[in-house]
Amino acid sequence: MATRAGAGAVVAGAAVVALLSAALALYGPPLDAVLRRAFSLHKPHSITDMENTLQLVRNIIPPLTTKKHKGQDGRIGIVGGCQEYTGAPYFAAISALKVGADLSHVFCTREAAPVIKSYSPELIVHPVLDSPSAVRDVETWLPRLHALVVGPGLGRDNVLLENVKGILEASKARDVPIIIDADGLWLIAQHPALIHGYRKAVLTPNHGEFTRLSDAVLRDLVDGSDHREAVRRLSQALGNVTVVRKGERDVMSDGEHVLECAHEGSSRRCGGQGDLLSGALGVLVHWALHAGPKKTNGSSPLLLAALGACSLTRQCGHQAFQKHGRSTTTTDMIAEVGPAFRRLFET
Ligand SMILES: NC(=O)C1=CN([C@@H]2O[C@H](COP(=O)(O)OP(=O)(O)OC[C@H]3O[C@@H](n4cnc5c(N)ncnc54)[C@H](O)[C@@H]3O)[C@@H](O)[C@H]2O)[C@@H](O)CC1
Ligand SMILES: Nc1ncnc2c1ncn2[C@@H]1O[C@H](COP(=O)(O)OP(=O)(O)OP(=O)(O)O)[C@@H](O)[C@H]1O
Ligand SMILES: [Mg+2]
Repeated sequence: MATRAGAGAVVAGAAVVALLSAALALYGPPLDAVLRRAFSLHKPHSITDMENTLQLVRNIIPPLTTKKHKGQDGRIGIVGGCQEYTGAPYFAAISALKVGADLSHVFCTREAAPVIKSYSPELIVHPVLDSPSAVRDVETWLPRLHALVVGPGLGRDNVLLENVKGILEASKARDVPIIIDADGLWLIAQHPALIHGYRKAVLTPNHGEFTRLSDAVLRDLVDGSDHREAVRRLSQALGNVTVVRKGERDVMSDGEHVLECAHEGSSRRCGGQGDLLSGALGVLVHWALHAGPKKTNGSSPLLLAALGACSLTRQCGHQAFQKHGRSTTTTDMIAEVGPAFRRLFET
């Protein structure tokens, strides 16, 4: 028993050190005393200061107690799922639950619904997205949702995209936090005004999506090799919505501050990992906003949530790869969400 506990501590310690060794950088105008000291531009970061930042992520995680009712720790909605793509919304929705949300809803097309339901009895699936009353149908649920993830497996059908426009407007009017990924970003590249200036939005582009968005909203060319500056500029051009550029390093910015996550992940690039990230982010954004400025020490809740979701996704990839190697798929990563979360945030 003692040996197992000791081994656990070593593993946990190693995980913390790995996370602290991750290239975490935050620059821009001062956020608060701790972060000002920790991440001023060009200064080397001490382990202690990084630990302080990591602690801010840990601070937003709600305690598990017997005093809560179902739903309090998160009711997350995923908008996506069509004829071609049923896996993506499933990955996002199940990841939200595995991270700690209480309820996960999927708003998808009529024909995608039975498929998604058949993957999991744990998801609540609404076959409304291609209905003429789609906006009203989703709007009915908005007061009961803490965050909306828009885009995984949405596809690019014009009828669906028109409905999503209405859903975005309705969500903004209700101040619902919105994470936009995948084909949701396709829509934003065509209509950036849909999200411009909405401070409760996080965009999670992969390489291709980032290029498309930058081409759509930036007039001047940005040095492609300077990812930090490119992400900061895109965020600014979109009115300071938070942007998370996924890649070998995940770079995130709210137009002022820039954070970077190079936590060890895996070299498998199978589809669906971004969906895991977007679902996890839906929960963490809710937790971060709910935690309030005291817990986040005045720093951007959306950036802290993004850092948490990126670290967690990469840790899942790392653990899954250790077990499955080249055959690792997103399903294997989702099986690691619980242990990865414990190692990163509960040790
Ligand atoms: N099982 C599923 O149902 C899955 C569905 N997916 C959905 O598929 C749809 C299209 O998503 P895509 O991500 O393919 O978007 P795109 O259709 O915009 O394709 C992006 C393209 O960029 C390429 N690319 C990606 N990273 C790159 C890099 N670092 N350098 C150069 N090229 C790169 C990809 O190979 C792909 O061809 C979305 O709705 C998405 O949610 C994906 O989420 C994967 C899993
Ligand atoms: N080259 C890389 N090295 C390590 N991790 C990476 C690399 N590229 C992406 N990742 C990680 O994989 C996760 C998903 O990013 P990715 O770029 O694959 O998203 P995506 O293309 O949207 O995925 P999806 O297939 O779900 O649509 C992120 O957490 C990111 O950190
Ligand atoms: Mg994607």
